[in-house]
Amino acid sequence: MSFSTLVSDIAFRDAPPGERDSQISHARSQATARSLTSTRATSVSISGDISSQLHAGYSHPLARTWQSERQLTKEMLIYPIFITDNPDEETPIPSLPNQSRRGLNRIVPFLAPLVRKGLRSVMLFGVPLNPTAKDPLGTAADDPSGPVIQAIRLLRSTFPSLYITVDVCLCEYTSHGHCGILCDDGSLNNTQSVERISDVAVAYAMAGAHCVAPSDMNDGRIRAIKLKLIEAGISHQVTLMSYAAKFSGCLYGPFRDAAGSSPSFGDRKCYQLPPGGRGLARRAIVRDVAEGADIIMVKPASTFLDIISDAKELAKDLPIAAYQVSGEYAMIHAGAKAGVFGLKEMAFESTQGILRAGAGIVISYFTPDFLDWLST
Ligand SMILES: NCc1[nH]cc(CCC(=O)O)c1CC(=O)O
Ligand SMILES: [Zn+2]
Ligand SMILES: [Zn+2]
Repeated sequence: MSFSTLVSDIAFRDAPPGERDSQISHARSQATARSLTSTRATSVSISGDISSQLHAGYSHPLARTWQSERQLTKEMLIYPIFITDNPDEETPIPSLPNQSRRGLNRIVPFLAPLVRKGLRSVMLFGVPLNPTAKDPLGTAADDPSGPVIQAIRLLRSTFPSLYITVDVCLCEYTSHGHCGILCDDGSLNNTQSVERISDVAVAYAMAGAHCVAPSDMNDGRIRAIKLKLIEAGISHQVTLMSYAAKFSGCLYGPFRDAAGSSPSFGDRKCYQLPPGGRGLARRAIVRDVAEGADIIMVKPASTFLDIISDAKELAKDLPIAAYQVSGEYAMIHAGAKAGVFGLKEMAFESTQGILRAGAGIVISYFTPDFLDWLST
């Protein structure tokens, strides 16, 4: 007698109504111990390969959750937000659905309900709208009265449980829109840029940031920031998250709309990694660990899952973060709007890939949605 002929409806009598259909569709391989013993199994011996019977591990919804090494939790999420120098402003960003730029007076009312729902961390991006705020050196980046330093102080005092991560870069503040200080030929002056970026990082840390995350990609910035944090006596209280493997490409468009940070000439290919450059990314990860990074980040996320897995292998004792960038977020929204998939289903499926690859921290514009979805 073959194994499948043992299957009878008896095996599914206990299933809740909603689960019966999916269980019955798997009936051919689902003969359970209960049906074997409670019906006609006594005289039957099973032959065949026991190791090929996999469905037992996932026929029940709870058993399916046990198959993932990591499940998304609220603690894993960092929410990127844009803060302008216009205190009362609240402007939706057309290319980034449901996201807005906000002034200082708008962020506490916006974040309060999210904190109540379990928001644990934000990543701040400063967006100076006042044109006089931009110059070749990005002077406004660490202006003590500028939006980022003001926001750090405000959020620290308003939300004691909120972990404040701050993106550190000059592109939002430079007149040319590049991520550092330039040489006469338009290339990045690495020495001057690292000097400036590390000063800005320390200013954010001194203002109360729990974590500084340099995204500029100048060589040697991690070491320079770590040394200055030590010098300032705050290295034991400030996490240094390196955008170690940040790739150039076409997925940052909506962010540049939001932050007004498109380069005024050229592009960022000379300082962001080429998308095919797996070896370069591996070298950057190893280097940044050696320079003192506390967290390694990979960005974008879903098109670089192999790099996330490389980071997990190369920096195995550090937390690995993945930035699901603006273009990935906008793409999922566009797909859902076009009826290709459900927004929630795709948001979870995409994040599951990121976690499976090895990340334990996800920086995502879906954070407010996930706080709702993870509560129900
Ligand atoms: N240094 C700027 C910066 N910091 C984070 C992002 C991208 C974030 C996103 O697309 O969501 C960018 C854009 C860029 O490098 O051009
Ligand atoms: Zn930049
Ligand atoms: Zn940046």
